[in-house]
Amino acid sequence: EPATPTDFIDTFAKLFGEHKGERKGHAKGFCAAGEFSALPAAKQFSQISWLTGTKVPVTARFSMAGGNPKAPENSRSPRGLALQLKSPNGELQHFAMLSTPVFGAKDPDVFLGLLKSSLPDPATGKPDLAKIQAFRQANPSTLPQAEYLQKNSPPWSYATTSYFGIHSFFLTDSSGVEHKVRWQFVPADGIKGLTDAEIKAPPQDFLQQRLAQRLQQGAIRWTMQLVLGEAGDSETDPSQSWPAGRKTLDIAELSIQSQGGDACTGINFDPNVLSKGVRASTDPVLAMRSPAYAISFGKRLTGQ
Ligand code: HEM
Repeated sequence: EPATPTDFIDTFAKLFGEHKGERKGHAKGFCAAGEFSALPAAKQFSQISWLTGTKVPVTARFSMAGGNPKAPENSRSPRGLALQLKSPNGELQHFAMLSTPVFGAKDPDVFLGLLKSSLPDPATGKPDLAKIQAFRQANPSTLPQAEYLQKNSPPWSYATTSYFGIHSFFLTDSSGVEHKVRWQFVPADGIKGLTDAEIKAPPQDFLQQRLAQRLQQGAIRWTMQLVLGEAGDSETDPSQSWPAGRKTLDIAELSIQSQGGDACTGINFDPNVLSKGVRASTDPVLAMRSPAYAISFGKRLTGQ
């Protein structure tokens, strides 16, 4: 039986507990706002409304991966950044990205299998580490993200990490030619992780407070980079990174100016909301996200 969107929602509930009215993924997080502006290299993509040069308002949300609304912020899990850009012509563009360059499975079936292998063992009430290990060994596409999370300590702040789009997309340039790309947002504040002592410290909440403090010194900026794919770079497998050294364009700048409030609560950050000139690849994980987010959105808006 292939994995369905409902399977994910049901499995998240078993893994993280039922949290009525909350997002079933990335439950813990907060809204932010800012703007998005194109850099000179964006000229070659002048058909894309948010790359034409006018500043575009952004509604954002920073989050912890997983369905736990109280997720400890020293955990070795991905962080999320979701953005909604609203172009002057009314078009929307969504980004819903992670702080890891790759995803934890090559397709929805393997991702569901990984989640299921992590469910508590009925006998002990605890996850069976040997079972998870066996699943990972049998499904090597689950390894690269786990290795990345092991080698890179969790972000010290939401401002000190990159965020990666992970999936492949196609962008149409000004002459109508499509380019296979992946995108990433690189922080102007530099990369800074928690120290080992901070990782071992008791679970804490510090990410929203650190962001608020940092915003007192002014806007926080990221450079949006387009990584240009070459023949043979996977279009469909989000667990695989592209080879290092691919040509990269600094295409735009994201500036986050404020945080808090609830402007992001009514947004479903479905990553397949794309403006004209942007096309999704056939990555099956990307395709699965729309129906899963829609179920979560409907549930959380109705107190389920
Ligand atoms: C089959 C794979 C996946 C499933 C089933 C899934 C499921 C979900 C669900 C149910 C939500 C909550 C949506 C809502 O209530 O608004 C969510 C949020 C999110 N997901 Fe995924 N996800 C998947 C893959 C990914 C991938 C590959 C990425 C990054 C490239 C990602 C990044 C995010 C982010 C950043 C959010 C938070 C959005 C917000 O702040 O509202 N997810 N996910």
